[in-house]
Amino acid sequence: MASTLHSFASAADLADSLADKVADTLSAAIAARGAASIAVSGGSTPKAFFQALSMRDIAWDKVTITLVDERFVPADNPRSNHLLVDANLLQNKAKAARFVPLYQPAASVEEAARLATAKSAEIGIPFDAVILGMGGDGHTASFFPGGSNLAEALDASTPRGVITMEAEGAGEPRLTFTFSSLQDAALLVLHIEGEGKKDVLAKAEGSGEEADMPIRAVLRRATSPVEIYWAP
Ligand SMILES: O=C1O[C@H](COP(=O)(O)O)[C@@H](O)[C@H](O)[C@H]1O
Repeated sequence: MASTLHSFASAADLADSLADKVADTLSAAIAARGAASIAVSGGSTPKAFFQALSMRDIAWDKVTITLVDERFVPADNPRSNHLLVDANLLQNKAKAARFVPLYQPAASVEEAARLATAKSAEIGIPFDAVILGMGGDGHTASFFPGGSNLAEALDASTPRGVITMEAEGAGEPRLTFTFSSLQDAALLVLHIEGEGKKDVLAKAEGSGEEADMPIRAVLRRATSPVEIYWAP
């Protein structure tokens, strides 16, 4: 499916424009079905966007928010994506939203993935909005090059749900929605910032193996168009 690049003069402009686009998408879903769902990324990039979105005037009590991926750490760990969402998105008007975490206090990351799959089974079929990020190594969600479950995660026939991922560049074991869970969102966004990420994107858009730069799976095979939001 095709991708479209939306370039902005500043990260603040991008955050505002993306918040407007997501708010419109969620409001349209609420008008049509009475509920809306969004899966967001962690990392350093989405903070300003989260803050802008949290102030948008939508029926947040009808919105379910989850993460595209998470570290196997509790929500009070500074590296938790849940903590980032708590501090920046589940604020202001968005405080009324329901949040479904991927981290579960289980004995193993595999058990946590099973629990997260069960708890998220009712949302996101498909998601109304999915906001992906991308690392400098070409990973997205927790689809890491060399990841322990990368082939399964990227296989379009792997069912919707959450699986585990371990990789050298990942730090802690990870929980991640599969490619099949994310690729058909009504609004599928890749949010990246900086010249370095633009170069990584250009490389990913070239030829090469998906396993070397897993973002290629999204750029090449997502059934929804990929809206790329970029600012310097
Ligand atoms: O590990 C992760 O990194 C990516 C990209 O993060 P960034 O700090 O370069 O913006 C992120 O999309 C993913 O959700 C996160 O778990």
